Amino acid sequence: MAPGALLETPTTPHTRDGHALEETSDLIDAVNVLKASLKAQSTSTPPQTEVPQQEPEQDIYTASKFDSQKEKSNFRQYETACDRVRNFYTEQHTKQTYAYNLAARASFHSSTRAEMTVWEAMEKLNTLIDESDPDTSLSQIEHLLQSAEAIRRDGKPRWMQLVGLIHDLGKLLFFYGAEGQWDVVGDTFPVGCAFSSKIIYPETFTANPDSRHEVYGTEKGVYEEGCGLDNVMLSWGHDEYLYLVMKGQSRIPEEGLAMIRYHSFYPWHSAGAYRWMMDEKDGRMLEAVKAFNPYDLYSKSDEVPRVEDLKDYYMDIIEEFIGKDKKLKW
Ligand SMILES: O[C@H]1[C@H](O)[C@@H](O)[C@H](O)[C@@H](O)[C@H]1O
Ligand SMILES: [Fe+2]
Repeated sequence: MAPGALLETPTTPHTRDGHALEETSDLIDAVNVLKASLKAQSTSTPPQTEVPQQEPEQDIYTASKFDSQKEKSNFRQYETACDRVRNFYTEQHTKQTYAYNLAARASFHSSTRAEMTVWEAMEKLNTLIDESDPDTSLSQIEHLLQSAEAIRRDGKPRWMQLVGLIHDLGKLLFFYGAEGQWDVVGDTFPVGCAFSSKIIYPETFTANPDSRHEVYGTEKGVYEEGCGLDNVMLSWGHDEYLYLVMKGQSRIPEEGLAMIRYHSFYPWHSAGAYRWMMDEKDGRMLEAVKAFNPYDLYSKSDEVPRVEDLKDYYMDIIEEFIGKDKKLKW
């Protein structure tokens, strides 16, 4: 389905099937947050003057321009990546089982780990260096600002700039009882069905007991054709965690939530695997996730932004879609 133009306004729900229970609860959450924020707006001060953008506002699907001079083949070179990266994926692919994923979700829902503002979360995350990433050794706050700034430079909507700014904040999981980095960072993939050969280092799944399981080891496993990604369990990590945090506590539209939830699902959004799982909504979400991907990946070679210069600009956007100094439940 061709993507429609999407500017600042969150979209309304499209068709849903009877299975998409989670989607329904997402929509209820979104409506509640919207109501709360409309109430807040009626009593708050008028919006501040905006910093001028370089490009007139573009819809999210307009091709990225910031990366036009970059050599794309320099990124995601896993065959020549250092041992740190290969070792990371060997461990992740061995340990991300269906059983582990059920337990991780139960543990997530059993408590609130912290109450912090978005900016506090960015500062807390700053000490983590992602072992899975062959393309950057920068701190996370720098990577987040690089992504957001590239989106801003290309004139994309403010909510998408916010998604750039926060998309990896789920890596905070590392500080909240993760077993290592293997259940926090890296590309994601479905569990409960066969591991695709389009996942990086596919041979490392032979050590995962699910690859020999009588159900999880079959092509479709516990899923049905067209079941929809809302009904699929993706390997637990920072994408799913941040999605769960943001879906009820922000006014980010569903395309933005999908960018957060699926940005590491490279086997799907970039390699074309697992398309049989998709439903109608996923077709639209795929276009949004693809539109976001260059800003995450190719901004890694951009100049390192100065946090202090940008803080006021982004605090304003956080206020708009999340709330002023709002302590989120993490
Ligand atoms: O190594 C990276 C990193 O962990 C990113 O945060 C994730 O989104 C990518 O999928 C992955 O390749
Ligand atoms: Fe990420």
